[in-house]
Amino acid sequence: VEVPWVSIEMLPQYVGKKVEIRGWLANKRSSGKIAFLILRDGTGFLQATAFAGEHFDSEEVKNLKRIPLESSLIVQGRVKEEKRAIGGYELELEKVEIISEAEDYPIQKKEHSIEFLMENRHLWLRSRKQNAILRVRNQVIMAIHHFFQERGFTLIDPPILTPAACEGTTTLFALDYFDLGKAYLSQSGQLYMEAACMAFGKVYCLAPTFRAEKSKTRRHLTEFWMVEPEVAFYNWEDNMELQEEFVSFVVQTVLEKCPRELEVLERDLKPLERVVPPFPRISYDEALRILNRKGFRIEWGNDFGGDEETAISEEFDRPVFIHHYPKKVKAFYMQPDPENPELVLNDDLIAPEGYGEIIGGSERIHDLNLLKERIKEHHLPEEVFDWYLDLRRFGSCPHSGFGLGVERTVAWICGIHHIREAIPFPRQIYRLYP
Ligand SMILES: NC(=O)C[C@H]([NH3+])C(=O)NS(=O)(=O)OC[C@H]1O[C@@H](n2cnc3c(N)ncnc32)[C@H](O)[C@@H]1O
Ligand SMILES: [Mg+2]
Repeated sequence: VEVPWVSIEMLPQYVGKKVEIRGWLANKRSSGKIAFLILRDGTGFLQATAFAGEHFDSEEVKNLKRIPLESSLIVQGRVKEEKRAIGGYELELEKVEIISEAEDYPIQKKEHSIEFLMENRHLWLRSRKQNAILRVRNQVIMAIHHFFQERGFTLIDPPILTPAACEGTTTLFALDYFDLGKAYLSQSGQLYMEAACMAFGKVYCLAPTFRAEKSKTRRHLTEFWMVEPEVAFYNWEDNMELQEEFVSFVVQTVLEKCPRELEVLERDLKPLERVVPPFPRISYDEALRILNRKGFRIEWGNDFGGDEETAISEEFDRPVFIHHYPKKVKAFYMQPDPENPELVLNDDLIAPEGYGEIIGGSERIHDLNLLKERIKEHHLPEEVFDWYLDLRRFGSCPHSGFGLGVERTVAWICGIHHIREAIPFPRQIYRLYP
């Protein structure tokens, strides 16, 4: 009789039945005559036991204990519930086939230095916690697509090789581009989403973006993923409503789909359960008042750093919008406040628990001459923005959008300290390997 090859996460459906598992030896222990093998197959971890008797003699059980960690195996056995075992199930082994015996696996001890683990990121991915984080990332990305597809947004893929800056010229990665001079790795797909929203109404992209960040902080990567929706005829308030609905959907979806992963991460779920609309909204000026009351001394017109964002977020029990920043600390494309042109109609969304800014968004300048003026003020080369100015020559309209950083969002939802664990192969100022 064919023994079904099943995944570890599907075992609850096979209690009492004989199944085949294909995976790797993640850990092992023995007590007396019993070999306890901890298997993993990418979907979960499983305790498999072998003892001398019907299926193995005592020499074979001894040999099972000698299998090197991370050897690849195909095993068969009968599934039983075992509350004390990892994952709550156990496989009573009947057959073990070694596919490839591993060399001495480098990640053995419980505590390795982060530098060592990052050098071995291609192997560290296999560990239980890293598996849990990236399975949460998977669900975040699926939730992003589900949310926007359900609401009639069209996925438009932006170019990665671009002719100009979007978010300032100090964090550009430049490369030589044939006879055309310099190309820049995309800092943001936004400008292309603005073109697309004039063609499709409401669009989004989910793509890698690049910032030559010299700062080595727990919130910055040099390559990160961003989801960037853009909606024609939306103003800055419509934009914030879309953001709070979107972020709430993503968080609630992860709570529903990833209970096991969040348990592995020992995540306190209460702060995430409070992530439902509406989110509090404060202006930059109100944020300054909070900071001054908490002992920070920040001059009006300065931007907020991580410490300030954390201090502000501690006043609220869910993500908080800060809107109407001073024009001088924000990007060239942001629509000025009609009541006070020193301010712009933007928002940053600050996540709770010290995770800081996860979204930057704004209403965009839709007037051709004003945008030309801003491009000049920011000393940007007008000729490479001519296509972008065309969007104001042909059927311009108020439009708004935002960018959510995937890694910062995953780090916040998982409750992990550094975003380098929220992306499979992190890139930072001193890391380009593996
Ligand atoms: N379509 C738009 O309106 C997006 C806009 N052009 C933009 O790029 N805004 S942002 O620079 O605040 O970046 C947006 C988010 O992108 C994330 N971000 C921004 N920079 C980083 C770095 N270096 N590492 C990781 N994550 C980063 C962070 O969550 C920010 O809130
Ligand atoms: Mg920002």
